[in-house]
Amino acid sequence: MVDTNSPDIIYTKVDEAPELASASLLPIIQRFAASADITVGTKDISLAGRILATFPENLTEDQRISDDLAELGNLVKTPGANVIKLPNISASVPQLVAAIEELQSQGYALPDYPEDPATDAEKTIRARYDSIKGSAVNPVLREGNSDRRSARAVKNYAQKNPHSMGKWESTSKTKVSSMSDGDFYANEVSATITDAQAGNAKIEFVAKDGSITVLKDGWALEPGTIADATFMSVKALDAFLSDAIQDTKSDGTMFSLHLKATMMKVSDPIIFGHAVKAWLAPVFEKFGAELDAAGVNPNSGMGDLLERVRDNAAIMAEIDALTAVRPAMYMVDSDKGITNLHVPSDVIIDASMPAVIRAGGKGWDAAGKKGDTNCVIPDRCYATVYDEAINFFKANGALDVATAGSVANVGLMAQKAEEYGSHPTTFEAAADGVIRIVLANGETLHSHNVNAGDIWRACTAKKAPIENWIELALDRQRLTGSESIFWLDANRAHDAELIKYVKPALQAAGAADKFQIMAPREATAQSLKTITAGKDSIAITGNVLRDYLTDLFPILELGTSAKMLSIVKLMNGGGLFETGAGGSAPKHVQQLMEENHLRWDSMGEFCALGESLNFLAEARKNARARVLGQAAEAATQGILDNNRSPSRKVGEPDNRDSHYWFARYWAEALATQTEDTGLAQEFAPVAKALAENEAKITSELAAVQGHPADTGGYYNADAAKLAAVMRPSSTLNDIIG
Ligand SMILES: NC(=O)C1=CN([C@@H]2O[C@H](COP(=O)(O)OP(=O)(O)OC[C@H]3O[C@@H](n4cnc5c(N)ncnc54)[C@H](OP(=O)(O)O)[C@@H]3O)[C@@H](O)[C@H]2O)C=CC1
Ligand SMILES: O=C(O)CCC(=O)C(=O)O
Ligand SMILES: [Mg+2]
Repeated sequence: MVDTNSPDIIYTKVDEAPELASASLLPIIQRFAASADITVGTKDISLAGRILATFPENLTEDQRISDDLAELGNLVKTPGANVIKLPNISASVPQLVAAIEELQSQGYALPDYPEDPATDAEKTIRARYDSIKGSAVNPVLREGNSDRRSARAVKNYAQKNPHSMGKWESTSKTKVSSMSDGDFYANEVSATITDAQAGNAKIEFVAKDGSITVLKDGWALEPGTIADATFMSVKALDAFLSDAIQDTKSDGTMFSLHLKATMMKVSDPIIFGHAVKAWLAPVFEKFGAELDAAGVNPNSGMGDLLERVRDNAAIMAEIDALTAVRPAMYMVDSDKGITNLHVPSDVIIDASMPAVIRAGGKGWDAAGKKGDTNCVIPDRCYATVYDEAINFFKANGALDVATAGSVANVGLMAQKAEEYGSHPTTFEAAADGVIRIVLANGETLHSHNVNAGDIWRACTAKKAPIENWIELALDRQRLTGSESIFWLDANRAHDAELIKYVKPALQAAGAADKFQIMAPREATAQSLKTITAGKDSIAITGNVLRDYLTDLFPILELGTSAKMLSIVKLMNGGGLFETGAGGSAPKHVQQLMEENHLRWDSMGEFCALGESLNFLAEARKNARARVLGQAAEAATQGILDNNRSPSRKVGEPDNRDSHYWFARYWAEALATQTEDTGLAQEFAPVAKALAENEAKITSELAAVQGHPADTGGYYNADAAKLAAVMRPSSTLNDIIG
């Protein structure tokens, strides 16, 4: 059913660079859509918005905002959903704390984030804040599986205008290091829930004395759900990390840790904390009590630790002495002294590993010097992808962007499939004992002996999403005829259960010969071989590889994942159009604030807009949406053909210029189409005015660059200030109206 009061299209309000871009682009979209009687509304899923919506009782009447994420979560389950979803912050604790502080300074009486909740009231506040932490938006909105690929025009453009690629030497010492035992990969068990086993399960901790603590109750497991459990032994992890640091030292490379602390929000910050402790082991041994007293939590990173101990000369001296003998450290920002271990949200494996690989296996050390790096990825479930890619490029040299084919992705993610660690079924064992899943019928499904501190996680993938994912793979294979590979490891418990779904479904569709099933390492080698030969491949993967591969391949093939088409066909009939496959690019905000240049590329938004309008045309038989959508596609092509994407450097055209060009090409396409004369007549003068005022508009846009910009807030910008920064051309604004 279509809710006639709801806007035709929802455009999400997010954070950081994409939100800055929206301040310029959205008014253009709304103006063009209005001419076709199409409404484009917004819903606030920003970190600041989600914080405010969580604590209404702390706010004044007019400070309160609606819980837009919850509303959107309901909308995406309806056939009428048509949502353009921009990337939002998945906050680490330091980011969450910074956002709370900013909002407090703006007059919102929010409670502090309780670092060490003692009272019940504090525990409640902490739990409410923790629900906002990490990847808290995507799993709610993704009521469908994902279809991510580069649009043909975008791929053609990249081949004709290859981006720079680092050179790969066969002698490169860059490598991936992973645990050999005791990791999630080693300990995984998995089963598919039968009718007799379905119902509300429990996760329990059984202590050595037999006492039972219920970690999670009422965990609904439906028949056909694949449910797994596994754990990482922290004893094995600590030994591995300590060896990896020594090994890096003997190799003479840089130490770098690659995790996904935002999506795997429970497990990975803990692993990150172990790495901080391993790196600073002698400091923790000597000054454990002082560090405790200073409130140091290694999971928050070295940045927070240094902040807390900077006035303690003895500790600082110990850290300095240690740094002198440690191997070089891979830096996030050498100029600013931001190390790999500073903040858990700074090194996000899906973006960080492709960056190393694209650079020819290079990272940057504290002195800003390029060098080979030991890429430490403790768990082996997916580390093999990067290991194999590195081996491949060492043997074959860097990918030739001008001739390489493309790897598209069909990703299983609907209904929180494979949401490892980003859901309330991941636990740090409080003591030695057993963690087990007890089913509704009393049967124990999985059980692990754990030691204190071990990281135990359970996760599910439901039947309907799995079947839908296989259907989507069949569709994409049929439409493209491309090589199609299910990236599943028959030796891994979870994947083995998935294979039990995949094989019969392919047989039933008469398509078994069109698909291969390969473990991630073999699939990586095969796909790289295929694209090196100029052909295309479809990677059909679970949720984590969906995330990793849709940065890895686009960053190699297109130079960025920002230009990806990212379609989520919602299972109940609606459409969710994600913009690009990358993140909210904090670096870009910094550049805007310092020199008023925004290098964010809105190609992802342009592609998503075209798809969303075309979907509206189909779903609601809206002819004008089709005209608008086709014209938006022509405008996107215009941006590519004429090189109108933003430049990275101040003083050159930026994001705002690209929006001017998008509006102009869009208006021109509308003015010259013949399907809808009303729209053609309306846009002819707009197109003319935009063309005639080109010099004036571009000089008005150029004039503001080179000075600091003030948007009134990092997490919660002031709308008027933001509009002033992002819409500085009064000539353009007048034409847009
Ligand atoms: N769908 C979502 O909601 C997603 C959210 N995130 C969140 O985003 C935040 C930052 O994540 P991070 O991993 O650093 O990833 P980002 O994608 O934000 O940053 C990595 C780099 O990618 C490039 N980049 C990304 N998007 C664009 C764009 N549109 N135009 C030009 N360049 C772009 C930039 O590189 P350069 O400037 O060097 O070219 C950028 O510095 C985190 O909070 C993370 O959780 C991350 C991924 C997806
Ligand atoms: O939800 C997140 O935190 C990140 C999602 C992401 O990186 C992706 O979907 O590609
Ligand atoms: Mg990603």
